Amino acid sequence: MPRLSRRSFLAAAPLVTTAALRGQDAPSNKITLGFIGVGTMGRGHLGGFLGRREVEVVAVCDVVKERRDSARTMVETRYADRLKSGQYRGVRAVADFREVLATPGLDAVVIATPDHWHAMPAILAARAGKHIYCEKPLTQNLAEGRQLVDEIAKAKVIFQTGSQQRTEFGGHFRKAVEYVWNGRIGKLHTVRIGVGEPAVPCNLPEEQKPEGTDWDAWLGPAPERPYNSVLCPRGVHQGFPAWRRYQEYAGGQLADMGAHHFDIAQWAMRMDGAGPLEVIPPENPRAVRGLRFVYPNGVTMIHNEFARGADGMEIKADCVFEGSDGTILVGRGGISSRPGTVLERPIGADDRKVYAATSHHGNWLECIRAKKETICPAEVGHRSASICHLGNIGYRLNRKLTWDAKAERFVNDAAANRELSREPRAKWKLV
Ligand SMILES: NC(=O)C1=CN([C@@H]2O[C@H](COP(=O)(O)OP(=O)(O)OC[C@H]3O[C@@H](n4cnc5c(N)ncnc54)[C@H](OP(=O)(O)O)[C@@H]3O)[C@@H](O)[C@H]2O)C=CC1
Ligand SMILES: O=C1CO[C@H](CO)[C@@H](O)[C@@H]1O
Repeated sequence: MPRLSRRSFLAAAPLVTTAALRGQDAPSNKITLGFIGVGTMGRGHLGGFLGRREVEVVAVCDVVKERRDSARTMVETRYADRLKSGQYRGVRAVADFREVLATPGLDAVVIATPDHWHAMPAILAARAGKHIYCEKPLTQNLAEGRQLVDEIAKAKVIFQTGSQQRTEFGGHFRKAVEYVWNGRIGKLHTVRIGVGEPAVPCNLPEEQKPEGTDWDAWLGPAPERPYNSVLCPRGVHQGFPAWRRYQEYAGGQLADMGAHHFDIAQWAMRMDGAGPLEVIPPENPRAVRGLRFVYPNGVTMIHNEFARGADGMEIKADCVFEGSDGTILVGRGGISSRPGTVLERPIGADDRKVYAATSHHGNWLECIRAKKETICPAEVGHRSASICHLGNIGYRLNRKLTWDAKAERFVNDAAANRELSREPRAKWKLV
């Protein structure tokens, strides 16, 4: 499969606009953004980008009318002065993301649809030459992830995966990675990841579909089924909808938070762009924890099963790194170690450092302007999502699997390889 080297990628990446280089704040020089999916996370992104002077939001899109309208109001309220003065020409609020991509002068898109609707808009955006910020886990299945990565490389657009544990959350995860990289826990042998269960088939009953919701468009590439408000809540909702639990749309908690925590694990193991050799499910076929990924460097990563301390308590965190000389526990709330002395000595000038970026949105915008690769480009986002897909397949098939991370195929296992992709519904096969 075609892959660009880092050097050729940087040399070939297109400029966002020539105007963008002439001063970030002048109205004509802003990076223009379209938002695809303005549910809970999309609205969060919208609020964040509206607060940045170097961007201008020109389009919002959702399949639910109330959300489109609410997002349009957010934009118009924020840009009220500029609207009045004629500096801003207004925001398009549309139901079909292809209309966002067709917006004249659009530079980039933010995709925050449910997971089954990430790949196609991202691929079409890349083909249209738009830079992309796309939510995690990057895809609903592994094959569409590879297609997405190859399309991004071909289009040479700047891509950021929504894996903001690499930049934000107080820098705890960055610190953990640097400590592991610099041998502070000796030789790493085990990683334990504290995330919930794999995905299950959707069994929700039919409910009355609300006016103004395009349910068929919400389903998109996923199999046809009747409306249910757990999947697509009515109106402008708060909180994170539970489409996440169901394998038709997402990868369960294993993928929802796993996309974040496995991402940090692969980073710490220096396995960005790679993957495990073996996927070994737990012996109990009904177990929903304890699956193991065995890496070529001998490290074993274990899903949601933890060692116990002398006090009998689990030594538990979002990510636990166990080495020959100590253990680092890291989560969104902080970082700690056993023994405590592991973290006493700060990372020094001569130690190996992670990519320098402390704002996820900011890093993407900066990279668009500078033609640089982001902290979490498509290949990395895809490989982190792949761990989630492999874990779900392991639990579903319930037998040991051998994985060829280069070819992205299971070895001598046609049944397992069939799990790597799915055929989208014909009318929504857009790429
Ligand atoms: N990085 C992070 O920390 C976080 C990331 N996320 C990620 O963000 C993404 C969105 O999650 P969340 O906001 O909770 O989900 P929501 O269901 O709240 O939002 C998704 C929105 O996309 C809309 N949508 C669905 N299909 C389309 C389409 N074809 N075109 C345009 N809009 C569409 C949905 O419409 P409808 O109203 O019909 O559902 C909904 O409004 C997920 O991938 C999730 O994993 C979420 C939270 C935090
Ligand atoms: O970071 C996150 C916070 O929780 C959400 C709901 O589980 C996730 O989707 C998200 O990625």
